[in-house]
Amino acid sequence: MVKPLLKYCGIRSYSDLQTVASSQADYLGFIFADSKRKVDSKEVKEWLQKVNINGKKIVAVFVNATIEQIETVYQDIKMDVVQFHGDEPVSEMNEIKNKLNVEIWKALHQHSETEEEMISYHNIADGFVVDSKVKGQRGGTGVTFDWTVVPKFTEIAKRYNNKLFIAGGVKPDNIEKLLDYHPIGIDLSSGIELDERKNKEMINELEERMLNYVRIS
Ligand SMILES: O=C(O)c1ccccc1NCC(=O)[C@H](O)[C@H](O)COP(=O)(O)O
Repeated sequence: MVKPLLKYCGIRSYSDLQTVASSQADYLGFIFADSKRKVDSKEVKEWLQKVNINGKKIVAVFVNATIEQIETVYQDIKMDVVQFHGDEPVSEMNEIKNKLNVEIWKALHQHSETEEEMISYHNIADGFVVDSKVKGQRGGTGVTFDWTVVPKFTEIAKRYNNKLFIAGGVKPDNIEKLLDYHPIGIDLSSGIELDERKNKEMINELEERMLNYVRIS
């Protein structure tokens, strides 16, 4: 099995950024939406000037932000990806895609019609983050969904050449169970946090389990 793409999301401090900089992550996510993990783009810009992130790509996560708000963040951080984690209209996603040189990822909260949603967004979105549906929360919930549906989502993503990240409650203890479903990508935030900070030991344990699994399968 090839190593899945890995995204560590919710980097909320300089120290978090130092912790994840030398990890196996391919993508680092910053939250520009209401959340305990919300960051300020000017601060992130300063952190990124001081820390070598070893070529990892930057994902900026928004929930129902305006085009102007996204552009303001882009002036500080030339992110590689804009992740739409709310109910943004397709017209806004298209406009951002055309104006900024970024990939567009659409977050979908997993439910019975997620496959249809993936198909309807496949042209505009370069990738999907399928996350758990938790009332009153958009993301970073630490809650898993039933991963037996992952192969169906993977088939659709491959059919349309979209990236696909499985999110929601992934942590060192359950990563092998998720890997049994051969995800294209994995996205996690709270599962590598201790006392609200990204934790090096948890990251090491997660990556060791993931790389061992990949080696033997
Ligand atoms: O992480 C947040 O606090 C958050 C808040 C609002 C919108 C999105 C948010 N996170 C987006 C992510 O991509 C997270 O990595 C994803 O929800 C998984 O989080 P977790 O269950 O904690 O691993």
